[in-house]
Amino acid sequence: MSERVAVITGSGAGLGKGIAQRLAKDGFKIVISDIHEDTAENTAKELQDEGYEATYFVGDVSKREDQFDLVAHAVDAYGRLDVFINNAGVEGIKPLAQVDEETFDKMVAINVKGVLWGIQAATEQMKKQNKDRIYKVINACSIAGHESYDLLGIYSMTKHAVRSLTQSAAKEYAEAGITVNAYCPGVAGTEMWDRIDAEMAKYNGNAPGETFEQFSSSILMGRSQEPEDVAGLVSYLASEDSDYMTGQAILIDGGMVMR
Ligand SMILES: NC(=O)C1=CN([C@@H]2O[C@H](COP(=O)(O)OP(=O)(O)OC[C@H]3O[C@@H](n4cnc5c(N)ncnc54)[C@H](O)[C@@H]3O)[C@@H](O)[C@H]2O)C=CC1
Ligand SMILES: CC(=O)C(C)=O
Repeated sequence: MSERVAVITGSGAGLGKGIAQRLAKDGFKIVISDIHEDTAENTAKELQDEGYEATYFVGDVSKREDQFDLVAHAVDAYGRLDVFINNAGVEGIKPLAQVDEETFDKMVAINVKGVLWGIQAATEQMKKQNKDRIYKVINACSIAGHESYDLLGIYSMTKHAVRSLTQSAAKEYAEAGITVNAYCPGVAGTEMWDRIDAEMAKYNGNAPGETFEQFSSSILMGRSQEPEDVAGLVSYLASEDSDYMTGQAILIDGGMVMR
């Protein structure tokens, strides 16, 4: 098979970094993208030091222009785009009664508009290519895209929107030979969950780590998840093995939410 190129947003750290490491092992040339230059550069360098082809781009997914510039960077670097992963996302912890406009707008800008701009930028490039394979857009959803949580109301709303966009995009882009799917993690001990744990404690009075433990205790597989758990599913969604799948938002949560 000829070379394949994958772009992963928010891949300087957390789940996105784990996904980038897995796709590099799978043989993809990797474009790391993040709003933070230091982590983006470090992750790309780590991959290069391990002998993989990787480059990085600094951008904010909520800015439409940045998403198009990211795709242009990938094409400049490697000549094509096969897989685009809308991984970047942010959390927000507040009871609905206290949600202010700034918080609401930020969550929607990054988690929803960011995904839409990513879909637009990626598919524009993919449509120009020669259809030598099925191209893939893969979005980060969540258990919160299937089940809505208290204190995570606006976050849950944005992840439901990601699931909806995944379905609409699958319908619009199938004809162009592009599949659109989503992965829905549960509870992973990334920096995102460190922040969720600290913020929720302000409302539920839990000790540090207790909220994370409470969420994790309902996981059938008996542990919180690692980036590798999520990366395994994304590897499948990025591969030819999933060519016949589109419009799905697949739970990878160790058995928390069943749909
Ligand atoms: N950690 C978890 O338990 C779960 C995470 N998810 C989703 O998975 C995705 C990744 O989550 P984590 O790795 O845990 O998050 P994280 O907060 O640990 O890492 C996110 C990365 O995205 C980058 N980023 C943030 N805003 C950005 C922006 N505007 N533009 C570009 N990059 C930006 C950050 O700099 C960071 O490197 C998110 O979409 C999140 O909602 C879904 C379910 C559970
Ligand atoms: C962070 C997240 O997606 C949760 C709590 O499901």
